[in-house]
Amino acid sequence: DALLSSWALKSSQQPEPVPSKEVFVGLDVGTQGTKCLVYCPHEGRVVARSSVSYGLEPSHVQGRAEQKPSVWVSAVEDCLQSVGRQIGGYQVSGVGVSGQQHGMVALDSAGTPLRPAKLWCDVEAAEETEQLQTLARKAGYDRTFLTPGFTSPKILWMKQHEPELFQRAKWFVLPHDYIVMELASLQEQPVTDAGDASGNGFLDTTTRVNIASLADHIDPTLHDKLPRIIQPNEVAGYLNDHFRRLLGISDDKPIPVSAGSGDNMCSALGVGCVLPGMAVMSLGTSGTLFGVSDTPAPLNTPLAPFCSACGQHLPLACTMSCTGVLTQVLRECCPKGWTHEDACERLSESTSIDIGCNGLTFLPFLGGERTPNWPHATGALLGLTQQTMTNGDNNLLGLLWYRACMEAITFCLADTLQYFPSGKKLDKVLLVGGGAKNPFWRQMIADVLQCPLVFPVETESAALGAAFQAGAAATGTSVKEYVLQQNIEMEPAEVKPSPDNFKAYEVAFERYRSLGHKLFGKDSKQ
Ligand SMILES: Nc1ncnc2c1ncn2[C@@H]1O[C@H](COP(=O)(O)OP(=O)(O)O)[C@@H](O)[C@H]1O
Ligand SMILES: O=P(O)(O)OC[C@H](O)CO
Repeated sequence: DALLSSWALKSSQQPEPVPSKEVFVGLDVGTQGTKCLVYCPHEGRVVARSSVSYGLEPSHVQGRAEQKPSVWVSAVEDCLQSVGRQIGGYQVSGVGVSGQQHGMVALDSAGTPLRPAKLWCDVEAAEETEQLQTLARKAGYDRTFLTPGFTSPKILWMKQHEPELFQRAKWFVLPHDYIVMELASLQEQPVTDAGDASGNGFLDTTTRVNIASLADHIDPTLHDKLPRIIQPNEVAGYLNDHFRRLLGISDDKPIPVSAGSGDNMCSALGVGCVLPGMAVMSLGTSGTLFGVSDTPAPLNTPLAPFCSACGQHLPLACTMSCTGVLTQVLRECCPKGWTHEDACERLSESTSIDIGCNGLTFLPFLGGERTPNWPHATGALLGLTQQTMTNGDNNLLGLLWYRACMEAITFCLADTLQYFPSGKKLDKVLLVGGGAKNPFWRQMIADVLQCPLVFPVETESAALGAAFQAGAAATGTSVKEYVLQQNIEMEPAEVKPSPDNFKAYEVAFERYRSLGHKLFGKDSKQ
């Protein structure tokens, strides 16, 4: 009896089942890995996360960078399955996708990739870029901005180098478009958004429509093979059974998949950069520096005149040589097994390596560079001396090289500041991306830019931005309003610049700049 009454008491005290909480899944399909998080707007926090890393193997052809779209799909499957196991009690109400920009994904009529995607960092189409830029100028499209990383030169390259495959292509989509197609079975009607589309090379970024005659220059059928551009908070389609199963969804409530966008656009949403005045630097495989603006980027600068993912503009500088190169230098030049943290710990403790790497300058353009527009550039190392080679410390050269690479990546990005309307003086920079976790690099960037750095608590800003977009689409809110309603937390401590270090960096910066221009600038004899 006592047992029974205690059981009766317990069962009457059972809490009412909690109504399941709405959550939004954000995916970021990056160059070296896919990241996924689940955001709960009611709790104002990320409640689950997962990631799959796949790296990017250097190609045996200089300037080529390709990846199979199936690698992204299987990473997305693994990520969704993993977060699905973590979110019991929550109700998935939308999915958003962020993706590496510019990649050319050529699909046949069944939506199957015809070849590996040519990525944003593939510069094989340098010649085609010049052809298209000349055509655009002649046709009076003076806002057309192209680099070999953009999609349109890659499509022309495919037509010229792989004509039979080109003829079989039914669609040319971007990496995030392809994932949205897969998630929502949109093989018959792919869609994109103006943010990612502004990296295709066809978009008029003021009217947000593709310029048909530019596509016609490549092929008269091409314009109809580009995905339809939908609004930032529009629903692209609904999650299909395969991905619902992976997420562990058992009811039959439709789950909207939003338009998605390029990773830089989504990253801006994820850090709350939806109003002019905020500068964001991202240290991913690419390095980027951007801010939101109500007007398009100024003409004739290396700033890409992108659209944002919420109806504004996103002038952006992108460098190709960032964490990918740093990781290669770590792997090839430092002792086996070292992590970025190991290298930086030793650099912090080292008394034999100064700012400026004891005179060693490294140009990190292993696969060419986009800003400056030097697609044929290569890596270069200058300043090796007897002391660098014979210090008696086995790791000295590796460490010097690693630090010289980090300095060069930083200089390359800092050099683009001159093109932004704000000029070189910034009040604050928000740092995101894989490299932003690195305390040693944080201080270096603050010192070179001479401005304080702030850090969002959520480091996967692109995935978070994609989740925000999904929330806006599911609730019919404007993306900008939705983002402004979220509480985006920053780390309490800023990193402040040291004025003393600036002078030493300035000397190294100038050495880096003049070596680059001598070797690869307009007047160089490459
Ligand atoms: N502490 C660190 N210092 C420097 N780079 C780092 C650090 N941690 C991770 N990375 C690098 O960051 C990159 C991943 O960043 P991420 O922004 O996710 O890139 P992507 O989206 O291009 O795949 C990898 O190249 C990784 O080696
Ligand atoms: O892989 P990420 O994050 O460096 O993305 C590549 C960018 O989209 C290029 O602009």
